[in-house]
Amino acid sequence: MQEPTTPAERAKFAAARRALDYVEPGMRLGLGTGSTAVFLVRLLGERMADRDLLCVPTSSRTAALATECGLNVRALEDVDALDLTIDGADEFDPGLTLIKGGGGSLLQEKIVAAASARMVVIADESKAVSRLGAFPLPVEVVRFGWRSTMRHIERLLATEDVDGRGVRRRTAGDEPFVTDEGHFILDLDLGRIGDAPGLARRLDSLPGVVETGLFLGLADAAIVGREDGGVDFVERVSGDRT
Ligand SMILES: O=C(CO)[C@H](O)[C@H](O)COP(=O)(O)O
Repeated sequence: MQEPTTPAERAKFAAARRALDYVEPGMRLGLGTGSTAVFLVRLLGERMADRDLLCVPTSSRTAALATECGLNVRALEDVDALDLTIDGADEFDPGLTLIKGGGGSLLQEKIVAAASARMVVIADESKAVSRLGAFPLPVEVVRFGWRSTMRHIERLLATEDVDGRGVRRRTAGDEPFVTDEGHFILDLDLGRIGDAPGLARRLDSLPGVVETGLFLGLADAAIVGREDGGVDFVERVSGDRT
């Protein structure tokens, strides 16, 4: 496997490598999406492909990579439940509420995490924040009437406890970004999110919204890679998985 070269890559690699300690033979494992998850999938392929793992990817990109790495890949529909999901994050706060979806796979990532007995986040130090919101919040919306959905979101944000209220449709080059499930993503420039559970609930209630990138009560622990190659751990202290 190509060795990490930049300090940020070293930190992501360190987190991914330590996550292997959580993987046991015979596990049914959810595989995340993003550059940190790429390190995880490659490491799993190199070191654990022979351990009878059953791997459920959270995106077409991760599925292709996991197959290339020799892992036993299955669709979530073909697996009753998962033991563990290991995935990256764009931000996480001390209570392990996450912002995810920077890579555009938040819908599958949330479904897979919710089907798992445990979710462990792997991330570099830059993802740890005291308050969520500096990273734009991704919201997956159906394509039909997306401008109308965007206006509903803008109206909702006018009364939310946030610092910014910009909403833009994500693009890939000159084209709109389209998710694996054929939806658009709207990125919300909020700056600060004062009430993550309330905002998630209110966004979820809008017609046209499929899912938000706010992950509440899903992550059990985070492995935070440092640039010196070490890791720190954050555990969720209380609260049931939702
Ligand atoms: O949510 C995600 C993809 O939808 C990723 O996990 C998130 O964007 C983190 O990515 P990276 O590991 O590249 O920093």
